[in-house]
Parts: sequence; C-alpha cells; structure tokens
Amino acid sequence: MTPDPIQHARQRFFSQKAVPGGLIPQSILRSWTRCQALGLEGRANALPEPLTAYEFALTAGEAEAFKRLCRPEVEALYADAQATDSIVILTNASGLVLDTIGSLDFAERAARVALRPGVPWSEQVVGTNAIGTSLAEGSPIEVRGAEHYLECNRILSCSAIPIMGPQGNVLGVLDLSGPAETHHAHALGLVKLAAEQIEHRLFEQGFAGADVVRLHVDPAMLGTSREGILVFEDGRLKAANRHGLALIGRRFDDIGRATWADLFREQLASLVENGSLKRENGTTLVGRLEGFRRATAPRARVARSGPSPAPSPIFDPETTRSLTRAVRLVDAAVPVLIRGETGTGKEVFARTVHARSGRSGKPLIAVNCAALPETLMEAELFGYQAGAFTGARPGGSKGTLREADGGVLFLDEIGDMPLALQTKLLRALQEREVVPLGGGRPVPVDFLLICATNRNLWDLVEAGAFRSDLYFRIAQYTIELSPLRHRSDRVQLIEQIWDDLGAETQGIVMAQECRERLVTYDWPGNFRQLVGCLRAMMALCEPGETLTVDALPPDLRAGAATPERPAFPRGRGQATLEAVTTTAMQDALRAARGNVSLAARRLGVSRSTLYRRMQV
Ligand SMILES: Nc1ncnc2c1ncn2[C@@H]1O[C@H](COP(=O)(O)OP(=O)(O)OP(=O)(O)O)[C@@H](O)[C@H]1O
Repeated sequence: MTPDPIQHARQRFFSQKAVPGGLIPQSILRSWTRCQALGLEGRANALPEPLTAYEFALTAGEAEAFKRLCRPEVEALYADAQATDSIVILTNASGLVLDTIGSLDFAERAARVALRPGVPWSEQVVGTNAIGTSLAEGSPIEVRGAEHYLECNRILSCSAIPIMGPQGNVLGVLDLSGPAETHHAHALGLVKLAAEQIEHRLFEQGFAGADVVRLHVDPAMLGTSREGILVFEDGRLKAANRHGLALIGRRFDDIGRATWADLFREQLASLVENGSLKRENGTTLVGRLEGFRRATAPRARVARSGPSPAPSPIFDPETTRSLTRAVRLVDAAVPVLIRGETGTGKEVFARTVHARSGRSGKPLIAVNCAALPETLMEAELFGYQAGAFTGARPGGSKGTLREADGGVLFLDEIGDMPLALQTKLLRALQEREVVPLGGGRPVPVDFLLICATNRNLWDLVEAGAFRSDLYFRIAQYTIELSPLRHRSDRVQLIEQIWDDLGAETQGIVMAQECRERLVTYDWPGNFRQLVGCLRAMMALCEPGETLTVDALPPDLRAGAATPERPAFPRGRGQATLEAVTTTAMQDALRAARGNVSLAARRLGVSRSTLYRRMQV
C-alpha cells in the first residue's frame, strides 16, 4: 500500500528531522520547524485556553468595526460553508477567533478542538494551522488533515488568508474550515476572493493629500475589487492593495520604501494624459488617478468630472404597452411578475411602474431574494422582536414588508426564495399582516407587489422548488422582457444610449464598423452589458476621438458577432461546449464587474464551480 505522503513526511520529520522534497509544501515544513523550535509536542492534545468572557468582550468590542467591515463577505462565504459542511472564521490580527458562522454539524466538531470564538489560534499556541500559519508566513495557506502540527487538529482541513490593511498592516484572518475527509478544493480561492473584496473596500475612505492610482492590464477590471490600487504621498508608496503590489512586482514590505521613480518609467502626468503607464519592465498598464480631471480641453473637464450618468430607460413600443398595463394592474392591487434574462431591465421596469403608479409618492422597497442567506432573509423580510436571536439589533427590526407599507414591494429573484419563506410570504400576502420573528402580535401591512425572476417559475413549481399557490398569487400577470438579441430596434437603442451617455456633447464619434459589431453582437448580459460596454468605451477615449473596432472589448473586437445565440452548441463537440461555457462565464463575470457571487448567481452555478472554471 502506498504510504500517505503527509504521514510519511511526519514520520520522517519527527524521527529523522529530514523530510524528502515534494511530500509537503515548504510553508508547512517551515511551520513544523518553527513549532519544534518552540518546543511544541506534536502528539499533545492540549486544547488552547480561551480568553475569559470579560477579556473576550473587550477584544470583540475593539474588533467590532472590523467585523462589520467583513460581514458582507463572511455572509457570502457562509453559503459555500453550508454547502460543504464547513465554517467561516474571522480572527483578529493575532489569530484570536472573533466569529464563526456556518454548518452547525461541523461547528460542533470544530468546537471540540476549540475552534470557536474567544480562542487563540496563533501558531505559537496551536502549532501549524491555517490561521496561525498564514499569519506567521504572511500569506494565504491551506492546511489539510495531518499537516496540522498537533494530532488532535487532524480532523480539520482549513484555508486562510491574512486580511491586509492599506499600509500593509495585518487586520485579521479570514478562514474557511471543514472536515479533513471532505476537503473543499476551492476553499482557498474563495477566501482569497473574499479578502480582496474586503481590502478593496478599505480604500473607499480616501487618502487626503495623496495620489491614489487605480491600475490593471485589462480596462474592464478597473473599478472592480481586482484592480490594483497604489497610493503615493510625495512620490513615495504610502499604501497599496495586493493586486496593486502584484502589478508592480512588489510586496507589502515595500510600502513606505518604494518611490514612483523606482516603479514606473513615466511620470504620473502620463497616466492622466493617456490613461496608461509603462512599468519598469516596459509593459503597459491602464488606469486612472483618482479624483483627477483631465485638463486637455474645457469640454473634457466637464465630461470627466464623474462617471457618465445612467442612460434614461428606453422602452420599445411593446415594452411601453406592457408598462401601461402593469401600472394599471398594480394600481388595481394585482401583483405583477416580470420575467426576463439577466440585465434585461426587470428592476428598471419595476421602478418605472412604481414611478408612474398612484403610489409614486410612497416608498418602493426592493429586496433581492438571491442576495441573502436563508437565515438572514427571514429577519430581513419579516422583521424581528428585540432579542429574537443572537446578533439581533437591540431595538428589533421592522422588516422590509413593513417598510413597504403604503408603497410598493419589489421582490427580485423571487425564484431563489427558500420554500420555508415562500410559505411565510404566502401567509403574509393572504392575511395582509406580518408576524415578526421572535413572536409578538401580527402587524397589518398594505403594499402592492411586483416580483421578478430570470428563471422559469413554472419549471420550479413542477420541480417542487416553488409553491404553486404562491406562484398563482404572484404571477397573475406576467410580463416578458425580451433579450437584446431578439430586439429589432438595436440600432436605435445603441444610438440612444450612446447619446444619453454624453457622446455627442463630448464630440465622440463611432466608426461604422464599430457600430455594426455592437449591433450584431448577441449581448448575453443584455442592457447591463451593453450600457457597461458603452460606458467603458466612452471613459477610455478622448473627447473628439473617432472610435474604431480597437476600442471594443476583446469579445466584440474578435468579431464575435453571434446574432442568434444557440441554446446549446450546435453539434460541434466538447471543445465547443467548453468554449461556450467559458465565454458565458467570462461575460457573466464582466457583467458583474468581477463580483463572483453575483456572476455565479446569475449563471445559476455555485461560486466554487465558477471559480474552478475560471481559475480566478
Ligand atoms: N430599458 C432600459 N433602457 C436603458 N438601460 C436599461 C434599461 N433596462 C436596464 N438598463 C440598464 O441595464 C442595467 C441593468 O438593469 P436591471 O438591473 O433592471 O436588470 P435586471 O433584469 O433586473 O437584472 P438582474 O436579473 O441581473 O437583476 C441598468 O442599470 C441600466 O443601466
């Protein structure tokens, strides 16, 4: 029988102090060596001592802002954690567990090895482990089964990454841990993505008096959490995110040391003038200097002072008729269901219905049913009493159904609502009252309902995933929004959006061939993709310029004109299927501006599937 390489490495390490190459990663070997030097006993089963309740309350209080900052990503990871019987863990900068969330079953087992809030998981205390070792190594790491230094921790398979502040200071660690026997192959990729999103948000606070530069090799990635950010003060690198450092081949240690001249061949002015910069190695990056307005022409100054405004909604005659009918129905308290592929403008349509309805002066409350984990969705929709659950706001919460009282409730992606909540929603619609979580008296509500979905709800009903009685209640009138590739008015549509975005005022002209490519492309992301593409083209060109096909994103430039997108590849074998899948995923990612959760949701695949296929 072939020996387990990790076990073999362990035996050689503990008996002969030498591990043959290739058996375990060097980072694990370095960690074992550190643990041994500290005198840690590999066979020890001693559990780390938790802080006292008082000490932990103090530490957790200090870390409250950090926990809040990380919450959206922790919750997004939570969906993966449940699916793979894992837990998401957030620690502070010294590896003290602040929060765990995820599979209850595994959480119980993890608690047996003290992987729970209030317990320190630094390498010095617990030996090799993803949290402590990622801190010790200063990099993301995966620690599986027997790679854990202490035998008792072999039940774990963990992936962790330090979350870095803009100045290269460690803020904490994000970790996804599950049972060793069901190793989650994409866990490390997922925590990396989540950490980079958190780190990207940290730059929103701004840096007074400094030059904030946003860069990437691909213009489509600017503005996403994958863009590189470098902050310079008096020509010296003062802050950066990990993508920014990777683009210039530097590390967090270089913050405070590297200067502009060390990194770029051109002056900062070149970025402002040309929207691009040459790196020291001669390759080019595209980007922008934050808050800087081009000074080439008065017209440009006006045009570049902010992102181009959203184009006003454009409706073809058929959609305009649907709109009129929808307004009448909603005014008569008949629920309306809007169906259409992603980006066809379902939310825009719903907002227009509200604006033209008798309730336009009252609120329109929009809830995306796909964006919240099941546990939070119930509280979000129906509200809760004070103290209804751990983490509840002290004063309780009204819930979105009650917030929509007197106005319109828009339930987007209704097909993603879990069955248990469908039952509760149905009851609220029938009784016209809401019972908050944690009990209390039912509260009467009066809202008009618009729902939207990009799925076939009836298929879901037949598959038992959607209640038929709820279906008949919300889908009394269904409006289909056509995908762009089926619209015959694409020429006028593109023309109008282009003008709305300010092309004419900036004197930007589009060459005929460029226009034709836009018209014949199949736009899988529909309006969202089209508007995003036109916006990017406009942002990247100079006032007065004539845009040729070179200004188009790669897919369109390559002549990927596919006027009619086949539902399935037309008998061209596996290679074509792969290509179609990859293109659809790339499009979805682009349309979601690099947001993997959103893209996965829109494609109807899990984040890990998308991650695996794209190797983002
Ligand atoms: N009728 C329209 N005219 C012009 N632009 C539109 C129109 N509809 C949508 N858009 C553009 O497309 C973007 C996406 O629209 P919206 O969010 O309404 O799509 P959706 O169908 O609800 O998408 P999803 O199913 O992914 O939630 C909008 O921000 C807007 O810029």
